[in-house]
Amino acid sequence: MRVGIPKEIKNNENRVAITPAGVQALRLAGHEVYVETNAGVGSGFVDEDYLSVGANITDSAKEVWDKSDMIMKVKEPLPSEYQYFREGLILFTYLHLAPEPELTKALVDNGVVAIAYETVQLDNGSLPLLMPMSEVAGRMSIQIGAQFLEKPQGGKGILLGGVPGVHPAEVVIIGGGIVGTNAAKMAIGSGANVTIIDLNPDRLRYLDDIFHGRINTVMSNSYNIAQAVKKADLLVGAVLIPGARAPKLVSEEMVKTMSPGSVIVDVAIDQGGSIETIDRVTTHSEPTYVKHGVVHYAVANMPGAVARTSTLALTNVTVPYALQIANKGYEKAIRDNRTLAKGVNVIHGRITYEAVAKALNLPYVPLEHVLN
Ligand SMILES: NC(=O)C1=CN([C@@H]2O[C@H](COP(=O)(O)OP(=O)(O)OC[C@H]3O[C@@H](n4cnc5c(N)ncnc54)[C@H](O)[C@@H]3O)[C@@H](O)[C@H]2O)C=CC1
Ligand SMILES: CC(=O)C(=O)O
Repeated sequence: MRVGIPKEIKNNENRVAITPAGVQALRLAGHEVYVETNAGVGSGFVDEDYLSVGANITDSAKEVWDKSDMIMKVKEPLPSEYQYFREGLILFTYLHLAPEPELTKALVDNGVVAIAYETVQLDNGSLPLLMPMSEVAGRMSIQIGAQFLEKPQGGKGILLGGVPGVHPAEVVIIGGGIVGTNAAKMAIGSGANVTIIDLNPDRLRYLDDIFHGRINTVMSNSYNIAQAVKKADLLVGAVLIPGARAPKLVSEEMVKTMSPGSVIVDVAIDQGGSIETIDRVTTHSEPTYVKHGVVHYAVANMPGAVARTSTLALTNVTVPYALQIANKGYEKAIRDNRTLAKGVNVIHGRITYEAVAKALNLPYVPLEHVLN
């Protein structure tokens, strides 16, 4: 198979979908790899690194897309890339389609086989291709929050851990999954008071165990969320219902109760965001805006800022699946592996991921019906 790696074009997206080690693995399995020139530079990989393991370096994005049977990316294609879509092209990347009607339409209309990293799901419910980036974003959410709590950055001027004789900050995390757990680790390490809110009592039990009582665990309901939000200096949005639009758990009224200079980091923005006052996606170039006196941060590609770490972590998990697709072809690969099959969001002009179809109010067709 011919596998293409375009350079990412989203704002400050410095990750790349493959490392030289990944190219080598594909080449050893007999595949051709086309890498757009400078695609790896933001992650510390130069063209020569890819050439030395047998990649073809290509000058134009168009050539990479046109020559390849499968495109591997990091972020969802942007409108300027929709022109490259064609019948039967395999697209393996983060897609987050629930808040993206235009992208979904372009994939459906052009017959692209769109396999989304974020919905590849093991039988135990975990999301192996989302997990490493959630680890990164969860850890980053606290360092970003700490930075924007500083007075010159628009914050209220408090240190997360306080100092002896002065209260630490209140950090409230809604969603105790991978992002939430990693945020909690960092927040506890900084000395903050940490509250995690989740819907799943078993998850709360687990978090209480692993953090040895150093966090407050709270059941998710609007009463408890309102109480916690009011006292939060730093609020982290970290909920997920796989494939679906994020539920809006924090209302505008709740945000108004936060004290001026508090900070919200809505990591769940890639699924549409979980805070009502987050009405736009922000970028690494302009990461925040202020509403009701509260600093709002809603960058949908947070790991792009720590691209070296993120590229290595992401490709550790994506390349084994890419190899299955390349070795067997997409149809056999998804028939043989139901974990990978869960990643198929659009195929042969149909939406085959129910939560995506529901979020966009479009018809859903089970994958089995499309393949038979
Ligand atoms: N902005 C960015 O750059 C990045 C965003 N993300 C996003 O962060 C979000 C969280 O991802 P993960 O932690 O990996 O998901 P996860 O599935 O590990 O955790 C989600 C948690 O939310 C909880 N939850 C669901 N509904 C809830 C509710 N109503 N109230 C409270 N908790 C609820 C679930 O029980 C689960 O524990 C996703 O949208 C993911 O795509 C991840 C990486 C980077
Ligand atoms: C998961 C995701 O949206 C990201 O890593 O950018």
